[in-house]
Amino acid sequence: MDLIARVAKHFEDSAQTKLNAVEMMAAPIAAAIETMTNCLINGGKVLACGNGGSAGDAQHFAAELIGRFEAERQELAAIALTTDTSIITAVANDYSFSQIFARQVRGLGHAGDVLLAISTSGNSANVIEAIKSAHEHDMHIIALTGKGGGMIGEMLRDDDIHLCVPADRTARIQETHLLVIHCLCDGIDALLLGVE
Ligand SMILES: O=C(CO)[C@@H](O)[C@H](O)[C@H](O)[C@H](O)COP(=O)(O)O
Ligand SMILES: [Zn+2]
Repeated sequence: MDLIARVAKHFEDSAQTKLNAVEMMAAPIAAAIETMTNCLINGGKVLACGNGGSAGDAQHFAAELIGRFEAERQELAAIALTTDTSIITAVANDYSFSQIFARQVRGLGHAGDVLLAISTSGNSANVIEAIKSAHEHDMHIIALTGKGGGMIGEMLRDDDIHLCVPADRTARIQETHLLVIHCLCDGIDALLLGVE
């Protein structure tokens, strides 16, 4: 097996997936930056959730808002709903795994907060339940998906923002999600700090 060619193909496919996505995704990403920044300026917070690699993405995003991305600035309010193993095991054990994020959204979320819901398939039950809870609390939803958006794409409302990567392979979608997350962090900083 030619491992070098295999690795090179991953690099090429990843770059091509991102280039294919820019035209469709740039405008909704810009809208998501404005929604998140307005939420944070008004004292709101961003709750982020997802499974597996997307749980890592949720944590990555929260770390960059509470810590920093590239520029020095104040702390920004973001919580990953994927990190508290006591909450996750208790809710999964006592209720259902589908409720692990929804219950945290109901406990922590307020009107005007943002839910960053991450699912490459758009079909993870616990992310879907989190979106339902966020809708009940009049929160803004920013959904990061792929594969056409799945059930999440169908349940979003007109004022929600759908950032759907036009790709079908999970790895490629996740790689593009990370690029989107960095665009969100950069855009929030640019609006808050007035950078060109
Ligand atoms: O990172 C990967 C695959 O690259 C996996 O951990 C992946 O995130 C998991 O299978 C998730 O459960 C997939 O969930 P979703 O993206 O379809 O919502
Ligand atoms: Zn992965």
